[in-house]
Amino acid sequence: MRAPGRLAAAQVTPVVADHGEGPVWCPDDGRLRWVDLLAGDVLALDPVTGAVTRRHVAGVVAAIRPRTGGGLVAAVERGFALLTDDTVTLLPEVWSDPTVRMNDGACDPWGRFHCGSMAYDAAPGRAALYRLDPDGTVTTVLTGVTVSNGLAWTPDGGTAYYVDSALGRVDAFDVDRASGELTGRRPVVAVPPEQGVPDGICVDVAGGIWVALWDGGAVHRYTPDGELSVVVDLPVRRPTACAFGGPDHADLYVTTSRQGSPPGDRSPAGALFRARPPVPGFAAHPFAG
Ligand SMILES: O=C1O[C@@H](CO)[C@H](O)[C@H]1O
Repeated sequence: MRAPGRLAAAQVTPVVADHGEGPVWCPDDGRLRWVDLLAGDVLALDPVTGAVTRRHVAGVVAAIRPRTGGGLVAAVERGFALLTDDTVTLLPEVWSDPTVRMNDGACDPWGRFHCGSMAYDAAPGRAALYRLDPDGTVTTVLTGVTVSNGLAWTPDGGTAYYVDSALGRVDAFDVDRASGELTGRRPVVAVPPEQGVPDGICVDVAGGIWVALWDGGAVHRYTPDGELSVVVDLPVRRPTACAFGGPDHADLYVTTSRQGSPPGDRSPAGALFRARPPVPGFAAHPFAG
């Protein structure tokens, strides 16, 4: 096995989030957006000026994606919301148990927003993966999940990668292009515990799988065969998610968390970072509703 290539990620914002998550490039206005999850805020970076803006959306906002008609779809604490530039429309709650919240999510190539949950104490098996269809229908896709996390589709849409962080791996599903159904779950990447916990993920144009490693201080790129090919080093312990951005989708943005940082911590945990990988990505699929 060849030694992996190594990249360093550069800090591109001050420490602006307690728990940064869910980065996504928004081509409509050329901003990289992400969330400060437990603050319920959506952050936006203008990469040209470096300016960061903040918008409060709800008590918790866990994931966002652009909508094809403009605005954003969001996963809030126990369900979904539709955002325009100045309105927030909460959809009916998917569950009522206050000990469980939404976590990471992404849209499939057909515009369906998938987002999973986790118990606030990460208790095993109490979470699920949901799908919000453009018509507002919510479907439970997986149950018995612990920390529903990264989700991404291959460039041809035929395979979906999924992370339940508690399993310490990245799984693959076959995708039925007509219905979007996910079947044939199998592990494709195993992350040794000493390297961290798999968190958010994204895929590049060559089908490489980029995995943010919570407590690992790095993002790893794996080939579709599960071989480690690139390591992106971060100066903080808890990266949470990664996404390609920029007009050419050639920058890899990495969100980070201050959760677990000691009082008075002066590290840049909670800032947004960026690296320039050898392989570019592609636009995140928007929500068709
Ligand atoms: O994405 C996430 O991962 C966990 C830590 O494993 C964190 O609380 C959640 O937002």
